[in-house]
Amino acid sequence: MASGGVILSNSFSFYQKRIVMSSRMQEKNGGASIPHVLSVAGSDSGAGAGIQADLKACAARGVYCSTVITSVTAQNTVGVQAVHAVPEDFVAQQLKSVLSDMQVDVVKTGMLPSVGVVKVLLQSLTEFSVRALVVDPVMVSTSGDVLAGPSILSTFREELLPMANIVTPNIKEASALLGGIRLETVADMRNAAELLHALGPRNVLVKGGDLPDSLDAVDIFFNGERFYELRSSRIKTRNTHGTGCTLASCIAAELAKGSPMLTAVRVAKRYVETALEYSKDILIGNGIQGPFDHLLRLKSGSQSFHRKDAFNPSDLFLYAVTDSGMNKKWGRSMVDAVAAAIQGGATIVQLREKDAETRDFLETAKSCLAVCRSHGVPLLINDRVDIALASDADGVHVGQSDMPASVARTLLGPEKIIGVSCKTIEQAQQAWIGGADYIGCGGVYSTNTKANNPTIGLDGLKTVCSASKLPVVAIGGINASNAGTVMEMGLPNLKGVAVVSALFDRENVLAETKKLHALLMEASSSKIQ
Ligand SMILES: Nc1ncnc2c1ncn2[C@@H]1O[C@H](COP(=O)(O)OP(=O)(O)OP(=O)(O)O)[C@@H](O)[C@H]1O
Ligand SMILES: Cc1ncc(CO)c(N)n1
Ligand SMILES: [Mg+2]
Repeated sequence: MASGGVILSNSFSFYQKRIVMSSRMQEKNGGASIPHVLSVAGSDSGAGAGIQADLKACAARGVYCSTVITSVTAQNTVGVQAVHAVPEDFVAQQLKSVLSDMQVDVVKTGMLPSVGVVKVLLQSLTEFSVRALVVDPVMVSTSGDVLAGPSILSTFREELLPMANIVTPNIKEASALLGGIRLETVADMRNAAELLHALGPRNVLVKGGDLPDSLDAVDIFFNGERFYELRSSRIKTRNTHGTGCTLASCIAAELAKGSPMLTAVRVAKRYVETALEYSKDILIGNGIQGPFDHLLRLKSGSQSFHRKDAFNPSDLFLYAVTDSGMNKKWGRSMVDAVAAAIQGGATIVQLREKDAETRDFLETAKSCLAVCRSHGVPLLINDRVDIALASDADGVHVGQSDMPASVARTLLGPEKIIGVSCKTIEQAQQAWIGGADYIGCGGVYSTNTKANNPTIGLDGLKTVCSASKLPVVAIGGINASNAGTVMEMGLPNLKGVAVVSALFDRENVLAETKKLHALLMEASSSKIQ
């Protein structure tokens, strides 16, 4: 084995060192050490593979990733149109900038386009010690374009592989590294793993993504003692560009967190499978092999894109709060009730399910969301942040005994809508501090839907409105006979009324909503005059 700064003999010593290091850093900086992967790889302009995949994979796994760019490719889903190698001394400069300043746990290599770049890297690894080296011996893209020529093979074999804690060739790369042997079956892959191991890397993973005629996606892991056949389902998708880079980065990320090698590989394989499954239908580019979504967000992201982007306070104008009991009583489904309310003019919908089973609630939320999205009406979930997250609803409404707004905000992120029920100035201030978007203020009048809920009347509503910068929706016993009075108070941040029974404890939801909408329009236009 060549000497160098790469040490990862077993996970125990790795862990011990991390702990020592992190307590040392804490002494110095007063902060915890962050697991850190350095990716030494090429740029893919299409951002499915290369450095871009590495950054996304590490971000998805919660690990910091710094980058040394070895080459810039003009690449898309069709293929690689051009390659521009970064000068070797500039690669050296980047390595020095990162390694002299930051505590890198694991180095992961991708495209290393020349013997000179490999030498520069090996030199850096002797100067700066890291805990592990993950080598993805990138040579040919799936589109068949050459990313590192055959002249590199001997340097890979003789100098880079012996330094590696793991090497992760695909079938073509394993074959090239072994002088062009045939690799067509799982048995061939085992054989290749053993031969590659003899070149010096501590572990070998021969990836079978491109194995012809295999129903599963089979990879062979060999640690010098045992073979492991790692299988996952083979996802039927065109979006597999960058799976190799992602797998290697995820292995590096898990090692940086302190996982043993086999665990890191298993986690990485599962992660790739999950991301491919999630992304199987997304469409980016016109070529044969598309990128996938490392952060599992693009599908819901594109849906959210269609709703009005940020929260618009005027959405509170006619706020429909559902009640499954009432809808059952009148013999209609929740989705039908929501559709009728929206058709009648409801500007926002809140799903309020006090007794539903979680699974049923989630299904209802998804169905209602589809209706709401198709009309550009936001859907909020009462109380249940988990249901809001799982259904990708537009936000939640929480009461004083539910999850605090600040915690809901942390869980839901900056873009979701959060409303809080408030009766007092203090509660309104707390909602503002916690990151709420609006206040539901009431009960203004008494109501059947909330037992033992003291009313605050129009005075209480006025007090809360005047004390808060947040938009307010009035709630509690509001119906066609009193909605006008509420709105005509002319409170500038009172944006609308929230209603339950006045819409849903009625035979004709559509007609009732229309009636209330017309009345609110009239009340607010008289306010303007
Ligand atoms: N359709 C698929 N379904 C599930 N897993 C897959 C699929 N295709 C590839 N994989 C897995 O993804 C990982 C990467 O393997 P692959 O053989 O595709 O690497 P690669 O050719 O280096 O990828 P690339 O060059 O596109 O980055 C392996 O764990 C493999 O089993
Ligand atoms: C830059 C770059 N690195 C690696 C691969 C292998 O997928 C690629 N296609 N492009
Ligand atoms: Mg690859």
